[in-house]
Amino acid sequence: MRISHISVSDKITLLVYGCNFKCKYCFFKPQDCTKLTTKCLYDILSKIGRVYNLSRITIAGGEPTLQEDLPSLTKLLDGNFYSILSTNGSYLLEKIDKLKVNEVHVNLKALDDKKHKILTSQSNKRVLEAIEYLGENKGDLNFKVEISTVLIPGIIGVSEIGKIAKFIGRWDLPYHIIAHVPSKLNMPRPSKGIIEAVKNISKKYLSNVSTSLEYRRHRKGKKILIQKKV
Ligand SMILES: C[S@@+](CC[C@H](N)C(=O)[O-])C[C@H]1O[C@@H](n2cnc3c(N)ncnc32)[C@H](O)[C@@H]1O
Ligand code: SF4
Repeated sequence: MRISHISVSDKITLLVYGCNFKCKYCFFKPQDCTKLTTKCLYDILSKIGRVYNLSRITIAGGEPTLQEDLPSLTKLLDGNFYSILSTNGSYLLEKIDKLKVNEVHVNLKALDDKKHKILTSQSNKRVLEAIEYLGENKGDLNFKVEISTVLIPGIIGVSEIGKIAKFIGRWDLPYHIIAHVPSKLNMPRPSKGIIEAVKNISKKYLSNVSTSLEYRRHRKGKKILIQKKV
């Protein structure tokens, strides 16, 4: 597997190297790419888990579903860690039957494909297909699902998030609204008032809506760089 680094906070976050999107606002800053076998990576994660007394792991990046050996890593983690896959959704359907995770979080950047292309350089067609699959098979999945969107007032604001909530409202999937953290894109953090307004609009269509005000899904942690190359 191609790894950028590992971060430790209230959980372990594995940040894989490489992504097929080029999101204009992305705060991920990749380190050098290190290639590890899944067994070697699992041993490193287990050791970190023991040292920091942590058993939750988020697999993010970068885009984890681009890694061919993601399913075999999730099999090793299964039963030993509570694992969450954080994905842009574009290659999720190719891997979904082979994954052994506890939760899948799909981040939908925009419902409007023009906006999506401007923001990410790619169409959202495959992302929407993946969400549709998760919705249609909601009762039969052996992992929890969450859809999320980054709120960037003026770009992805009340109107776009309302449309996303209506779309995922067809299946009443849990929805998390992420407040934009200024990084590459020179746009401010949304105010508490805007976050609450967007939450209230989403609640018209969905029974389970949360925001970064209650919990930050991707928080900064202690960075651990991996030296070993195979
Ligand atoms: C860095 S991405 C990695 C996983 C996957 N590629 C994805 O997009 O979901 C993890 C999460 O961070 C979010 N994110 C990226 N840049 C952000 C920013 N500047 N502010 C807030 N959230 C951001 C993404 O939208 C995504 O939900
Ligand atoms: S898909 Fe995820 S990792 Fe890739 S550029 Fe977008 S936010 Fe960053």
